[in-house]
Amino acid sequence: MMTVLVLSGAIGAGKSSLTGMIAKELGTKAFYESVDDNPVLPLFYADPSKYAFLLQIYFLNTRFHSIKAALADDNNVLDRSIYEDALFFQMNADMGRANQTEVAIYKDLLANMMEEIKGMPKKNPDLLVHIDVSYDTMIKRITKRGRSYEQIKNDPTLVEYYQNLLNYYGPWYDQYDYSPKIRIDGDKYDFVENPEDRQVVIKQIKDKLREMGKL
Ligand SMILES: Nc1ncnc2c1ncn2[C@@H]1O[C@H](COP(=O)(O)OP(=O)(O)OP(=O)(O)O)[C@@H](O)[C@H]1O
Ligand SMILES: Nc1nc(=O)c2ncn([C@H]3C[C@H](O)[C@@H](CO)O3)c2[nH]1
Repeated sequence: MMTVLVLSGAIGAGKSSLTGMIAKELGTKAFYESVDDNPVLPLFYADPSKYAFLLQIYFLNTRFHSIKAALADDNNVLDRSIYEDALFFQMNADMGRANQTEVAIYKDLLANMMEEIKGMPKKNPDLLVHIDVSYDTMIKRITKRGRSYEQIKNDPTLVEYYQNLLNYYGPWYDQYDYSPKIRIDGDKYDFVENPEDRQVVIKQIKDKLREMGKL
């Protein structure tokens, strides 16, 4: 049976890390968001108003490639959902980093792509695994990972950006209804450093899949 899992959560929540762990545990293939090879991301952090639209187009395009590739395999896990792309863009637009024409074009393109996805053999993931983190945890993880353009010590305006992002994620998760969903407490479980915590989190996900008849 083909099973598709999709991760969601704020920057540094631990999506990529947990994606790898789930893939290993379930013997599935992992698909990662383009970050270190993303030519627009550093430009965006340096000048958000200039690059918000281009970055969004870049992510949408790469996300679409991943979704198509993921569908060619039987079982897989993706480290971010396409449903979060609209969240990021809406927030940046609300912050004045995109003009009305850009907003309209982006929304139309996204809707067009969602139509394509609806026509695919598997139009929704089987399960959304959402990692919840507080602001403090988010900052700790961003600092630990150390991508220079994401550091608040280099750019204090990111404090507001990150707080804002968490404010958008709460209602986004509550309203998400494309598939069953499960919330992982990213503050409580140090699933990267602590093997016991990792087992607890993996068990939560497996129990959910079992309850759904997918395992
Ligand atoms: N639960 C955790 N406990 C301890 N460290 C963690 C945990 N989750 C993630 N980390 C660490 O935090 C950093 C960010 O994690 P990761 O890259 O998995 O986040 P992400 O959600 O994929 O981020 P992004 O959205 O920016 O791609 C990494 O250094 C990782 O090792
Ligand atoms: N503006 C914007 N829109 C997106 O759709 C989007 N998706 C991811 N990101 C940023 C967050 C991390 O820095 C980094 C890794 O997730 O990329 C985005 N930024």
